[in-house]
Amino acid sequence: MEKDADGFYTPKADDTSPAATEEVKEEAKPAVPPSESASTDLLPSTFEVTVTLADQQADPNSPLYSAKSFEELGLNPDLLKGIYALGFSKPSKIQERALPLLLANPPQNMIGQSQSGTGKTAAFVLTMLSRVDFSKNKTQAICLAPSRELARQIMSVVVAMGKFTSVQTEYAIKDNLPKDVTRITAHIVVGTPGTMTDLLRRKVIESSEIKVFVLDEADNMLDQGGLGDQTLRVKNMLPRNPPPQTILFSATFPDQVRIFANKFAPNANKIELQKEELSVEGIRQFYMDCRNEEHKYDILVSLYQLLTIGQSIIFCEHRHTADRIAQRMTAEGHKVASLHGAKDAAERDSIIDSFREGREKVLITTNVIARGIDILQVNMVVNYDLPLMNERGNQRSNDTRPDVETYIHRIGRTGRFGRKGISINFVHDRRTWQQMEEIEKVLGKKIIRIETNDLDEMEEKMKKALK
Ligand SMILES: Nc1ncnc2c1ncn2[C@@H]1O[C@H](COP(=O)(O)OP(=O)(O)OP(=O)(O)O)[C@@H](O)[C@H]1O
Repeated sequence: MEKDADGFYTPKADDTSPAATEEVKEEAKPAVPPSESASTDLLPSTFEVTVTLADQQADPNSPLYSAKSFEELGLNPDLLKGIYALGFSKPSKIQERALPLLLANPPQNMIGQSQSGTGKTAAFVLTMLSRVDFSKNKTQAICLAPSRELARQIMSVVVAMGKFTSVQTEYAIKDNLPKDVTRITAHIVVGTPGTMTDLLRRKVIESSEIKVFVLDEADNMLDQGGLGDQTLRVKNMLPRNPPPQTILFSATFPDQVRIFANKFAPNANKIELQKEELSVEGIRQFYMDCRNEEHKYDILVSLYQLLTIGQSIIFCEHRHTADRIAQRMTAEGHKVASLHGAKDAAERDSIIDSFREGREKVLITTNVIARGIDILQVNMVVNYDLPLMNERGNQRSNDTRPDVETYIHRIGRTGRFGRKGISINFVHDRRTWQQMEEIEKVLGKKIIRIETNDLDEMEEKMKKALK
């Protein structure tokens, strides 16, 4: 798999063989040479045992497990070629379970849940590509995501998987189309709800032939008071008789959203996770006990070496915090970037692309990229500020409860598809302590303390967690 100029994955034309031997090295010997490890996204390691992706996919308890092959899932040969060109050899559990239901006729709605980084995108992208009639120049599938960064990433998967088809695609994201555009005929349109609403309302996208409607990060897209209203507006502009197949995917579906999701996608096939299954095994969760806000900054700076072993994402509550930290660190000679929703579209695209390509190693950001973003080299996530419910549009502004769903998504930016990753929470007072304890309780998983004053121990623990 290669990255194109935008830093997105593009299949190699001549590489259609399944990458059956792709390995996620847990404990391997000898160390993988850097060039090799870079090309396969493996973690270099010096330990004894090798745990391969194939092993994980053979373990029935793993979310990557599957008993079947892609051939058995009834996909068309052009799409199979696309899948193999991407280096996928076997489906993951969610792909194996969801695809036969998604592709069956008559089409049925789906509410699908699976842990972060387990391959939900391929499941809905393959459904969109399977249902499009390429001989018709009409929009037939639309997909909504909560951020332009995620919409662009999903599009890169549509293009890569559809490489051997004649699929035409278009974005519905801000500042991407000429203002006077009058007609979009692309088969598949991927975007954010505001721009999608605008294009449908102005009939730039003609909705009569739309037969698949996907919400990625569906719980976020249906969050009432947040994106939910706009998403509903889009739905109301889609055909009613018959309505499109509606597909909702996320790693999290809090109870109150699930009720709405059932109305939004009636009679859906459902794939659900139990609460104790939500966290990803490969992500080791730590915390650091900081003295105060300023100490958080000092600790972050002292972590810089570790943050740049692979790539890391630092999550802050506010845009201004992200900018301030980035400015200070830059002034002190560190190389970091900041990304948030107040930046303009072109700048956002160039920052995320640069991070994807590995030109930046540390990205300081807000919840804007908490969900969906898939960058395999990210092996560390720092919750500089813990996520709180009041960051969600629909919550009381003085609500200081932790936002456990956002926490799950944030830490899920690492540990993708069987890889190892680390998350570190900064706690600095009684309130943040209690918030972290609540996260621990909900996830049923211990978050381990790392001393802030012993850099060697810190490094040791972290390196061990990544092996
Ligand atoms: N069958 C497969 N074999 C190998 N790699 C796969 C397979 N399916 C998906 N992947 C890879 O796994 C990574 C994670 O997939 P994806 O982004 O779809 O996860 P997700 O479940 O949507 O996660 P999130 O909940 O964070 O959005 C991607 O890099 C993708 O290319």
